[in-house]
Amino acid sequence: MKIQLEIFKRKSRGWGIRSLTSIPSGSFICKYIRELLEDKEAEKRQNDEYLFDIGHNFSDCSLIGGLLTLKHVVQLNSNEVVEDERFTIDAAQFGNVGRFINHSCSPNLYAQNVLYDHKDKSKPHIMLFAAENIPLLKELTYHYNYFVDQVRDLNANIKMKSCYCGAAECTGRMY
Ligand SMILES: C[S@@+](CC[C@H](N)C(=O)[O-])C[C@H]1O[C@@H](n2cnc3c(N)ncnc32)[C@H](O)[C@@H]1O
Repeated sequence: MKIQLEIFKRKSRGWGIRSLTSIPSGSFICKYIRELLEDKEAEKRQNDEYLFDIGHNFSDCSLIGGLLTLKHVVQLNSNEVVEDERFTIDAAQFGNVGRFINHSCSPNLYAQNVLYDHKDKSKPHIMLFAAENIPLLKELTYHYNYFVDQVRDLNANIKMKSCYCGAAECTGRMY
């Protein structure tokens, strides 16, 4: 990490991250790290606030331009059958600064799967990069890629969460 970041708090969405310098488009911001879980294990977690579903985007070129291709959310649907091994990162207990980056409907960062120290495509590193030139002290955000009315609890009830990102494009719901 090369960019000096600051953690700050807003009433509407809790802790967030901003930069103490301006950030050129394409700059590496930080990794989203911590506990690596199989999806089945992640679905049992009570606290889904810090889950990042790695997904299956191995050869998805749309990642660079597509902020919507990486799923942040784990769909807590007990009826869903997951055939293959998928992984989720849980930063609820431990993590780095990445765990404090909030969601926005008009984000200025994007998440990218990166392989550099092993070749296992099911366990890439998740790295966040600037999607545009970002002025100093502007909050850093990425799109969590939740789908409205598609996030469910263990009883298959639809979960809802309001979005307070404040963007003109805001849909009002994170999920
Ligand atoms: C990965 S954490 C981000 C850091 C968090 N704000 C904190 O205080 O620790 C994700 C949680 O932050 C809150 N959050 C993030 N973006 C939000 C938004 N646009 N509107 C409302 N809440 C948001 C939600 O509670 C969400 O589950």
